[in-house]
Amino acid sequence: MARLLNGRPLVLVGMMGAGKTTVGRRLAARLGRQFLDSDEEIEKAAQMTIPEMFEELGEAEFRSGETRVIARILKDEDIVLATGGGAFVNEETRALIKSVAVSVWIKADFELLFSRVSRRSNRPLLKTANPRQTLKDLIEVRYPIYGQADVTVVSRDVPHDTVASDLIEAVAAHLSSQSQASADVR
Ligand SMILES: Nc1ncnc2c1ncn2[C@@H]1O[C@H](COP(=O)(O)OP(=O)(O)O)[C@@H](O)[C@H]1O
Ligand SMILES: O=C(O)C1=C[C@@H](OP(=O)(O)O)[C@@H](O)[C@H](O)C1
Ligand SMILES: [Mg+2]
Repeated sequence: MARLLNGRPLVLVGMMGAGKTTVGRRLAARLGRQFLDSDEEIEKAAQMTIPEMFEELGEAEFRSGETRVIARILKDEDIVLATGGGAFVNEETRALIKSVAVSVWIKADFELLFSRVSRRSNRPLLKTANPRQTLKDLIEVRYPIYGQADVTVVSRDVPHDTVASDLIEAVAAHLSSQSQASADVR
């Protein structure tokens, strides 16, 4: 796997609650890579929490910070990056991720996502009159975009470590089929 990745960052994308942060941390430990979370890096850079950023600066300012932070992080090799759910939706960020990294969509269905995100109130996009409908609307817009990731892994309701194993298996299969295809044309 390390040879096939050849230093390229592994970038996790997908909806809030999919498990990008928790699975990403496990995955990095198992691959012996550094783990970074774009939300954490934005919070460090801005010296405020994400809900505070949305409240005080607005979503547009958060998004431009997110694009800058991800561009900086992706200068590093051998990392696992968990993005925030909106990052890959941004065309510029998506193009950058696609050009330098191997991207993985952690796909989860609505009920699983909603059960996870409704436990905490740290996702400002869901502070609406009808968070279920808001999450459904976001899924509808974003799923086709997440589908542009190199690899899709369906998150089941199993422990983080099992999702990390599924992910390693799916990425390894993708990379070896790619390297086989490039050997065939040589
Ligand atoms: N495989 C899993 N099994 C049980 N709980 C999970 C799993 N993956 C994530 N969670 C829980 O769901 C919530 C959201 O996970 P998180 O990693 O923050 O998602 P994301 O970064 O994609 O928004 C957290 O409370 C986390 O502990
Ligand atoms: O989906 C989104 O647009 C967002 C997802 C959050 O990250 P997680 O996906 O890690 O929850 C965070 O970046 C912010 O609240 C916006
Ligand atoms: Mg996260």
